Formats: sequence, structure tokens, C-alpha cells
Amino acid sequence: MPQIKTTLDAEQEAFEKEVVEIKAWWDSSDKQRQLKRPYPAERIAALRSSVKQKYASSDMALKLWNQMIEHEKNGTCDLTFGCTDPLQAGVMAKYQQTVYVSGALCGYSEVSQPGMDHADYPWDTVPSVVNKIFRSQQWQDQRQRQFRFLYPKEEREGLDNWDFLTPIVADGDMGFGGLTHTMKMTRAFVEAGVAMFHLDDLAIGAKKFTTGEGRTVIPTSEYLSRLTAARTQIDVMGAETILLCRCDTDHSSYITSIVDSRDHTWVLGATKPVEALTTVLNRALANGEDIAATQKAWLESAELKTFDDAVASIASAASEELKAYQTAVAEGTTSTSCPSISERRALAKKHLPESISSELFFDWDLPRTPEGSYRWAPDVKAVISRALLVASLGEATWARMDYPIPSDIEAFHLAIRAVHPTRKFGFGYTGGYDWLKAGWTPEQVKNFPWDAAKKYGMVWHVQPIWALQGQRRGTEEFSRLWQRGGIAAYMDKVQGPELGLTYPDLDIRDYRALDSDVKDAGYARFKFSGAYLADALLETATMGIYGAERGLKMGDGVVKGPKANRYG
Ligand SMILES: C[C@](O)(C(=O)O)[C@H](CC(=O)O)C(=O)O
Repeated sequence: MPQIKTTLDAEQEAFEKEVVEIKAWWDSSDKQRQLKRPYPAERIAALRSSVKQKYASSDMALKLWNQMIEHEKNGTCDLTFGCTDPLQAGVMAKYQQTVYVSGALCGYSEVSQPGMDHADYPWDTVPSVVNKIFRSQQWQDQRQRQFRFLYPKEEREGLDNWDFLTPIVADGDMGFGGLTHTMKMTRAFVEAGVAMFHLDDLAIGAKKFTTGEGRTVIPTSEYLSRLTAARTQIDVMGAETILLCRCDTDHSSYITSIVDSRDHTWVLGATKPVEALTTVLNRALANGEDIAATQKAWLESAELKTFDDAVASIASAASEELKAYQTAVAEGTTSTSCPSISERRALAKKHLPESISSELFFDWDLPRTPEGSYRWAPDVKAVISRALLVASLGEATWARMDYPIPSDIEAFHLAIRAVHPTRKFGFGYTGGYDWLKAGWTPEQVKNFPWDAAKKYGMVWHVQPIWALQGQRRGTEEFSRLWQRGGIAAYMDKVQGPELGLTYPDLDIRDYRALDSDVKDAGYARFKFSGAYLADALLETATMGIYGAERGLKMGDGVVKGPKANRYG
């Protein structure tokens, strides 16, 4: 193999030139300047290959960035929805400025083994759907252009001229593995032409949006490395691809590790000296006892609390000393850091009378799950502190809320905007949200997208799983139409409007009386989505431990749905 023909001087000079170019790029726009990399330009230059490429992803990202800036200026927003189908994407281009490629939808319809939204499909699944859609957008653009040039300039006015190159936003979930998976996925997204993708803080292999189990997140430090891995890869490629920092901490139930003290405020511990939960569950399993009942009884006996609540519950009689402890914790807490549990133990010892502090029992290992995760109860402050910490690694933020609680939405966005006044936010309308039940008035629901755009800079809104509900309904309507009216109904209802024709002789109207079918209400979200099946499979694999907390029970081969799902 021939050696590269260069001299050491020439090699060094080219490297230094590249470093200068990278620095200039990082300083070339507001978009770039807001990013704070934890690595120097030299590191990126050394990580690059010598083949320089230009990616369409950069053009699409800048287009989206400008759209978002305009929305932010005008207090408006883009409203899009999830799509995996190129034909749909072509239609969407007429009405919205972005197309969203949803991981959940890909998991249902783009893989050889469909399933619930567990992000358990190969890491390149979503990038390859982005690739398919981006190519189809280019083809739509090409065929429209070719059609326009069939006409001379003076006759082109009024011909279709849609902007089919709608920026694609994609679901990167939790990066599908370790940091190198995240980098490979990022690279695949950039190569596929994505404009923006989101990465969240969910634990790998533990995304469980079924009916039976809470979500597991990773520690703050791991979330930071995950987003840094994606940013590194984007920089190595010299791309403008936008990174949307999504945070799923809101109402999550478990955290894989307590290595990062920034998470400690919300971690739950047993406040009674009980046996470890796993010991109790294993014994119950061996004895064939009811797992759900065993777990429930254990949780009651352990009296789980956060450390600060544990202190407050034993020190209520010593209100001055308790206050001193709480003030000391508050003084050691900033928006991005807080005292660790060992430091809090020391503060409790310092401020509480010996007779009280010696009573304090807090053990966060006892309630660990069979997979080793810790239990925690994060509030909106936890989401805010994570989002603030990672903000400078990406250009936009999305707090994925488990439920649209008005005060949480307000607190989150105002807190981030207070630090980053021009921050752009995304928001997802999960299909199961019941806005009225969450405390919104009908008027507020009607105005939400535009009000939130004005108030918070929420410029990108997505209904990710429309296809699961809306497309099913559309297909259902057509299936029934077709059965009742055959080709005449097709001509009247589908082909006619498509070709601009009416067929007055086809006087068949009875097929239009499509009675509304509410028999299957709730079907799409929990049955068609496979949530019950997923629960049953996980429950079987964990010998009944999975879902026990939410009241799922293994019985007669039939898994009964919980009375209340995660939407309350
Ligand atoms: C956006 C999402 O990641 C998706 O896969 O589309 C899901 C959608 C949903 O559960 O409604 C999510 O929000 O996690």
C-alpha cells in the first residue's frame, strides 16, 4: 500500500488550517455560538478523515433553523405529525414545514418484527426511514420541476410549486446503545439528510411505554455524554444538523445509577430497616406467592422517601434545627448542582440534635429493582436542572412530559427561557393526553400551540403517533366505504376529487351514511399499539415482577389490564 505523499510540515500546516476553519465555523453564526463544546477544535480536526464532504442535512438544518427563528420572532409555530410514508410526506409538505419520523411508528411499521414503542429495533431503523423520505422529497421536487419546465416562463404562473423539501425531524430515542452506537446513528442521520433529531435521557433497553411500567432514565452525567457524543459526531462531519435535547425525566420512576450527585435530591430510599426488595421478591417467587401483593406490602413497610423528606419526617419536633438543615441544603443547591446524600447526611448530623439524627434511616439500595435500578420521584425542578445542564450541547429543547400539567409546562419553559432567552422548544402531543382532565380549559386547549409559541418560544409542535390513531380511522372509513359503495363510491369520493371530476350519474349516496364507530374507543392507544401484549411478554419474562406495582397480574394465561394507566 503506498504511503500518503506529504511532508510532516505540510501535514501539520493542513491540520492547523483545519483547526482555524473549525474555530471560525463555531464562531460564524448565533446558531453555532450558542453551542459550548466541552472539547477543543484540535480534537475535532484530529478525529476527521481527510475526505471532506458536504451534507444536505446542513442545508435542511439551516432551513429549519431559519423557520424556527421566524416563528420565534412572530410568536408562531410549526404543527407537524409523525410519518413514515413518503406519499404522506408529499402531502404534508403542502400544510406544514417539517415532517416527523417517529420511532414509535417505525417500530410498528418499518421493521420485520413489529412491536410497541420500546426502541428495541436496530439503531439504523429511523435513519433509513429518514433516508427513504428525504429521497422521495427530492424526487417530488424533481418531478414538479420537470413538469414546470414543460411550459414556457409566461405559462408557469399558477402551476403547482410546492416546497417538497420539508425539513425532516427524527426520533433518535436514547441513541440505541453505548456512545459509539449514538455516534453511528448520528452519522446515519446526517448522511440521510435529517434536519434535526432528538436524543433523550431514557435508559437503553428500558423504554416501556406500555400500560404496566414506569420509565427508567440514566444519570445526568450519562445524559451529558450521550448528547456530547452526538455533538462530537456532527462536528466531525462538519454539519449544521440540529440536536434537539429531549428530556424524559418528568414523572419517570427509576434511574439506573446514583453516581451523579445532581440526581440525589429525588432518589427514594427505604426509611425503615426492612429486607431488600429483591430478597423478598425472590422468596415470594420461590414460594409461588402473589408478586403484586408482596411488592405492595413491601413498599408500604419500607416507607420510601427522598432523603430530605426522611429528615423532615423525623425532625418535625425540632423545627428550628430542621429549618437550619433545609437552609444549608438550599444554600448548597444551584440550578445545576446540589449536595450529595453523603453531604446531606453530614448536614443532618451537624444541624439536628444527636438524639434525632441518630434515628435517621435512609437506604436507597433496599428498594432497587431486580435490574438494579433505583427508585426516584423527580419533580419539574429535576427536569429543569437536566435541561439547563445540557442546553449548550444542542440548539433546541423538549421536555417530554408524561402528562400535560399546566403548572409544570409553565415552570419548565419559563425557567429555561430565564437563562436562554431565545431558546427554541419542541413539544410532543402524546396520543393519550387528556388535556381537559389535566386541568386545561377548552379555550386554553384551542389556543395552546399559538399561546405556547408566544409565551415560551415553543416553535415546533408534533403529534408523533397520528398514524396510529388518525390513519387507522382514515383507513377504516375507506374500508367501509369501499365495501358499501364499491367502485362507484370510489369514483365519487376518492378518484373524483383527486382528478377534479364529478360524476352526477352515479347517484349512490347511501354509502355516505357512515355511522360513527365508537365501539373501539381507546383501541388504537392500548390495544392496536400492542401495549397489553408487550406487558404480557415482559411480565412472563420477569416471572410476574414486571408491572406488579401497577397492578398487572399474571393469571390463567391472561394478563388483565390495569385499572389506571400512566395517564391516570
Ligand atoms: C415521540 C415518540 O418518541 C415517538 O416514538 O414518536 C413517542 C411518542 C408517544 O409515545 O406518543 C414519545 O413521546 O416517546
